[in-house]
Amino acid sequence: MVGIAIGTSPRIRASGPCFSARKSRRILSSRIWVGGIPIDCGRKSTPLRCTRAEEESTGACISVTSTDDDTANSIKVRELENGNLPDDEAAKQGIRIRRRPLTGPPTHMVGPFEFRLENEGNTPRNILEKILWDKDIEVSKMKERKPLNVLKKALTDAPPVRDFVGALRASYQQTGMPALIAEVKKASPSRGMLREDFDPVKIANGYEKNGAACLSVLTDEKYFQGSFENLEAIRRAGVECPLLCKEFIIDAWQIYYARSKGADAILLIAAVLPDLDIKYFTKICRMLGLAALVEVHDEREMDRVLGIDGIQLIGINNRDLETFEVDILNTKNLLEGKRGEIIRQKDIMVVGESGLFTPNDISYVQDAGVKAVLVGESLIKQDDPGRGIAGLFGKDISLRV
Ligand SMILES: O=C(O)c1ccccc1NCC(=O)[C@H](O)[C@H](O)COP(=O)(O)O
Repeated sequence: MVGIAIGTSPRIRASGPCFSARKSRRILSSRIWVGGIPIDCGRKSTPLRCTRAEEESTGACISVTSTDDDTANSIKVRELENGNLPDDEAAKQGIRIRRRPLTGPPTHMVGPFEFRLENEGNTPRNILEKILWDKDIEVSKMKERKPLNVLKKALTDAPPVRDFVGALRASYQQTGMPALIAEVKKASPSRGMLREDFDPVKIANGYEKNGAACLSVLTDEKYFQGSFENLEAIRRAGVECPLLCKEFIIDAWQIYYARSKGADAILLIAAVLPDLDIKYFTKICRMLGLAALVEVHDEREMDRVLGIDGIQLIGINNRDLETFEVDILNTKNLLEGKRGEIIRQKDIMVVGESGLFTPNDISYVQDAGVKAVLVGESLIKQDDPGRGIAGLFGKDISLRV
């Protein structure tokens, strides 16, 4: 179902790319962007005739969400009825990352020619923005190939969900050390290739055998050389650890897709998602029985997430995803004082993420208050990543014989 909210705000923006031009040449595309939301509205290379585009001129505020989850959808619609556009909401919450180019896709194909009108609006400001703009296009294509109603049917064949948070809590209780989410990570934008000789199932088995409570599997292909096939293969191989689908989630459809591939948890990045999306996506997770790891990097994001009801798992990323700077002090800073108190009161489990290399690093974040850690690079680069776990923790944390 498609939900359309029509309010009364005169602030609708029609920012293209109904046409984009170089040297006054007119180029037509099939999408119009309303308040940062693309609305498909015409055939390629045909002058745009779009009912919704016409509605724009009336000053109506239009927002479109494509899900058939009526309850969650109605929340989203209701909250946008105050006349605020989604982009305005994001800006108010301090979100700098733009989910897609202001003026539509940065390039336009016309026959054999690619046209590009460069300006501040259609050039990503940093790698995270670039990843998201590419993801937006990728997800649109995937949704066309497998619409939500088809995907939902596939869920009946998905393996049962495993208790991600439960596995972390159990491991922490049994070992007295932060529970480990070990990451199956071949490459990354900040470090390039991490491991040429990459067998995801072998690595996953090694992590499980050596005490990982859960696994994180990168599924982004372009920037991390991951894949949903890896996630599926690990699950099919009989690995028992619950699996986090490490993906850039910007659309509810991706949550259903992750579940259909065997995910038990997904990642939601607060630097990218406004509160409304976090609420909506966590609601879908609850419906599907998935855990949501909500990732923050600074005080503002932490405060936003602490203000949302029902969050069970917060990840503090020590890596700034815009600059790639890594500083494990970040975990300590965000857990000090009032924030730490609220986290304890709400019994939220905190995961320390990124830049953890030594037993001292693990003790440091544990003393700061984390009960779980998410580790990629320092393990994956070892000759035997599974056996690297004992080195990282300074002792064998394996619970399984
Ligand atoms: O790792 C990156 O370069 C990166 C770049 C842009 C967005 C996300 C990125 N990484 C995701 C993560 O946060 C890490 O994979 C995860 O926390 C493990 O970090 P590490 O142990 O430092 O590999």
